Amino acid sequence: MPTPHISAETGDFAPDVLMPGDPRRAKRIAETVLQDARLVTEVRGILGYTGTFDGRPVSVLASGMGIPSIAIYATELFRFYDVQRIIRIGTAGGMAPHLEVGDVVIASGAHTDSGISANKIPGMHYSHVASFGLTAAAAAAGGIGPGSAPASGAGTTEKGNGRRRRRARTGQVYVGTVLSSDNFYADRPTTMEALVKHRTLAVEMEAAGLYAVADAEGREALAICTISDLLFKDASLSAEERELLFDRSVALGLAAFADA
Ligand SMILES: O=P(O)(O)O[C@H]1O[C@H](CO)[C@@H](O)[C@H]1O
Ligand SMILES: O=c1cc[nH]c(=O)[nH]1
Repeated sequence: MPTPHISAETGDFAPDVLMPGDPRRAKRIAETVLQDARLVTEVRGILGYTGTFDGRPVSVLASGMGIPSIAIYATELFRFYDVQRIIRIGTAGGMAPHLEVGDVVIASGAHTDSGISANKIPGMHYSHVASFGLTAAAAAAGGIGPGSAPASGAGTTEKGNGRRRRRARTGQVYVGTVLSSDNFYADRPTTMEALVKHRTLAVEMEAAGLYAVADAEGREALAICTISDLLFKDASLSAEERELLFDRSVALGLAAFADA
């Protein structure tokens, strides 16, 4: 039964869905990670596939950018396709000083400047919190257990193409809060500094909306983000590094689906 934004039929989606922002990443995950993946929707170029991983059915559907977009796709998957769990596989800008490009942030909670969910219950400041089971399983797959301290450390730098470029370490995994912002180009250093002081790790644009939709629909969600750039330092990843490290987040998401 197609919806306004998804052309798949009932039963076309698996109960577990990986959700990158970029439709090309959805295609890449389907082609390089899933087995026997078939295209199930492509309305507006938002590609969705269903296949298997280690014998378990898994789907992948892009979310587009921003909370309004991910809220549409997450609501339709949960409400009309009986999807049970969505893990956003995204990128984020590193805010905390110990983060390096290539690190992975498992977003246990999300602050937001978006009005879409913060005021959903009158008089309340809504808490945007990930599924505990998925968070714990992803953290365990990333080597984080009770009592283990988050590792910190500097990446190395090298001269590349006349530019100073920060090389990714192997990629540390952290669990903590992110900012889900409505405004990619907002210039507000004081706000960002205050968020860092309150232990916010990174900024992206969807996790809070996904968590609010999962709560409303009685389902589970998590966001796992690869740090693609640093807000307060000059740093970048090569295209190959970006894909490789992105694959790591996909692996953590698939492990969380299997183990939670
Ligand atoms: O790489 P994705 O998953 O799209 O995530 C990040 O990149 C986009 C902004 O460039 C926003 O969607 C942000 O959340
Ligand atoms: O700085 C960044 C990087 C990725 N995504 C964001 O929203 N911001």
